[in-house]
Amino acid sequence: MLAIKNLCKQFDGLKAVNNVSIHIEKGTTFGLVGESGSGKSTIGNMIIGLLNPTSGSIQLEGLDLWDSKNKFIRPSPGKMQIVFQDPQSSLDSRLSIRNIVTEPVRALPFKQRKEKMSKEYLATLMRQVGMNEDHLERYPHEFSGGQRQRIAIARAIITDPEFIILDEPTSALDVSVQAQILNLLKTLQRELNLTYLFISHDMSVIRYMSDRIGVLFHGEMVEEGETEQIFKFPKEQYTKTLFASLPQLSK
Ligand SMILES: Nc1ncnc2c1ncn2[C@@H]1O[C@H](COP(=O)(O)OP(=O)(O)OP(=O)(O)O)[C@@H](O)[C@H]1O
Repeated sequence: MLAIKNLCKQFDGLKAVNNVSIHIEKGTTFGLVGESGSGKSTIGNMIIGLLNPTSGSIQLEGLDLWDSKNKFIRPSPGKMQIVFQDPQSSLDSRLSIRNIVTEPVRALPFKQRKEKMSKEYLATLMRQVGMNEDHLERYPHEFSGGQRQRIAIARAIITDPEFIILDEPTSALDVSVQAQILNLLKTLQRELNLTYLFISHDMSVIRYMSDRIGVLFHGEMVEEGETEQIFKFPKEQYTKTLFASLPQLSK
């Protein structure tokens, strides 16, 4: 689904992302973990077209997202979506939930747009994320952080995406609410055959969510592989250090 090869991003003298390669199979979750400043968001931003790579390639289903002139080639409308960390600031407080959730639909062809705006479709969509139809007429400030993240997820899945970047989607939430959102994301992945790139600095969240993980350190992928393999037998000293700084995990 997503293939990143030898990706680099340099800011002046700083190698924020250095020769990173990632392969994500359809229907799976790849967890990208690393401390603050390790380059996680920079990679996410190059995938969604906000930052151009210094070198390397990113392919979505075999198609390059950056052309030879380093221009971003937008994938077909809605195919790729992103959910950000902070549902407080990522939802426009002046817009009703209906307007927020249906905003990405504007990019879709007319027939799909009509279907997605229908009462029946929106009621089903809201239920799918654990909300209900009545919530559509309300505004973001009327909801809790967890509910706002459910709304952000509804906005992400309304276009029938195949690939979603989840950029610290639960980091701003209480632990009990975190678990609910993580389980919702897992259920949706199963039901909709979604592929996730899950960005987090939280090792226990990454372990719970990911089939494979990559550990970033100063822009470099120091370790990459099947999640349980890395958790049980970390090879790199840096990965061991990350684990050592964690409270004891139970899984
Ligand atoms: N637009 C920019 N201009 C200059 N330097 C940048 C820019 N964006 C990021 N950086 C630098 O690149 C490095 C990687 O940053 P990035 O935000 O990707 O890390 P991160 O792992 O996502 O961190 P966090 O978990 O705090 O979001 C950092 O040293 C950061 O200061």
